[in-house]
Amino acid sequence: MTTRAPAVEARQLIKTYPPDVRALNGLDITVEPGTVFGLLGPNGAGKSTTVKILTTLARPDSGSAGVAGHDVLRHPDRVRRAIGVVAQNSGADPVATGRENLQLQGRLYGLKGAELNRRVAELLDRFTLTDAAERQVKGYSGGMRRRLDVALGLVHRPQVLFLDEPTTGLDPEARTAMWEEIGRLAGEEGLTILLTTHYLEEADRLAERIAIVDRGRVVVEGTPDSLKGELRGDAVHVELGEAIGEAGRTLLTGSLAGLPGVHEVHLDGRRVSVRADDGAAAMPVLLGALEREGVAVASATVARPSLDDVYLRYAGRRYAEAEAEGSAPLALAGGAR
Ligand SMILES: Nc1ncnc2c1ncn2[C@@H]1O[C@H](COP(=O)(O)OP(=O)(O)OP(=O)(O)O)[C@@H](O)[C@H]1O
Repeated sequence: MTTRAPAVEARQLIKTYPPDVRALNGLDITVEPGTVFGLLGPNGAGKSTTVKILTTLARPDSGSAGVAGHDVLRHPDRVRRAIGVVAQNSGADPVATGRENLQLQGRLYGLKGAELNRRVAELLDRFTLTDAAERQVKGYSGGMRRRLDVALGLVHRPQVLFLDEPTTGLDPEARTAMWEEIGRLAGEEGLTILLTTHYLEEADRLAERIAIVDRGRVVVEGTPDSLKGELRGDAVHVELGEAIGEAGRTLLTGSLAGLPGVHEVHLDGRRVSVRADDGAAAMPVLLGALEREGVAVASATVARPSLDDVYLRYAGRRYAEAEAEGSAPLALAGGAR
C-alpha cells in the first residue's frame, strides 16, 4: 500500500508583522489529498496569513510548509504551478468580458489555441456563465463574479485550490449556490480544497475536516461531527432580560456552575451558555436558580452542541465575541496564551 503525501502540510508557522503583531503563533495543519479542509476562525485569527504563506505570497519568520509535495520556500515556482488561488478580492478585470478574463488567465499558464478555447468554454458552462460570457465583468452580480473567480482559479487544472472566504459579501441565495458549487468541485478530479471562512455554518457544511484557528494557532482540529460529538450532553442557552455587570457575572457563574448536571458555564452580556448532561432535565433547575438570583429570563433553548459550542470550548469565548473583537492581534509584548 502506498501512502500519499499530504496535499498541504504546515508545521509551526510563525509570522510577525511589524512592529509586534504575531499573526501566526505556531500554526500546524495537514490536509489529505482530495479533501475539503476548512480553516475556521474569527477576523484576525490568522487565516489569510496562512493562505499567503501556503500560496508563496508571504514568507514565515520560521516553520515550514509544503503544498502538493513541494516546499513553499525552496520551490515556490513549483507550488504556484500546482495551485489555484481565489483571493478575497476578485482578480478579474472588470472591463474585460468573462470569456476574455478566462482566456487571459489560460494564456498566463501556457494554454493556447483550441485547447485554451475548449477549457474556457468548459469552465463557462461549468459555472453557468456561458450566457454572460461576452459581457463585461463590471456588470456581473456578486455571485457571478465569485463563480468567475473560482473558474479563473481552475483554468490550469490545479491540484490544490485555495478559497479565501469564498462567500463573504454574497447574499444568502448566492451563498447557497456557491456552497453547492464547491461541494460539486470537491467530488471531482481529486481536487484538494483549502477554504478559509469565518462562517461556522459554512465550515460545518462544506469541510470534511476543520481546524479552528484562534490568535494564530490551531486550537482544535477534526471532522465537524467528531468535534461536536466530543462535547458531552446538550448545549443550553438562556437569553437574560438584561445584561449583568462584571461583579454579578462572577457570582452568577459560580452559583450556576454548582448546579447538578451543569458544566462549563459561560456568561457573555445577556447570554448564558452551559453544557448539561441532559438539557431537558437541567433547564428547570437552571431557570429556578436564575429566578432565585432575581435574574429575568427572556428566552431559553436546548440543542445538540454546534460548532459555536465547540469554539467556545476550545477558544474560551463565544464565536460572536471573538468576531466582535475584530482583529485583536496577539501583541508580542502581551505574551503568548
Ligand atoms: N500586512 C499586515 N501588516 C500588519 N498586520 C497585519 C497585516 N496583515 C495581517 N495583519 C494582522 O495579522 C493578524 C492576522 O490577520 P489575518 O488577515 O491573517 O487574519 P484572518 O483570520 O484572515 O482575518 P480576516 O478574515 O479578517 O482576513 C491580524 O491581527 C491582522 O490585523
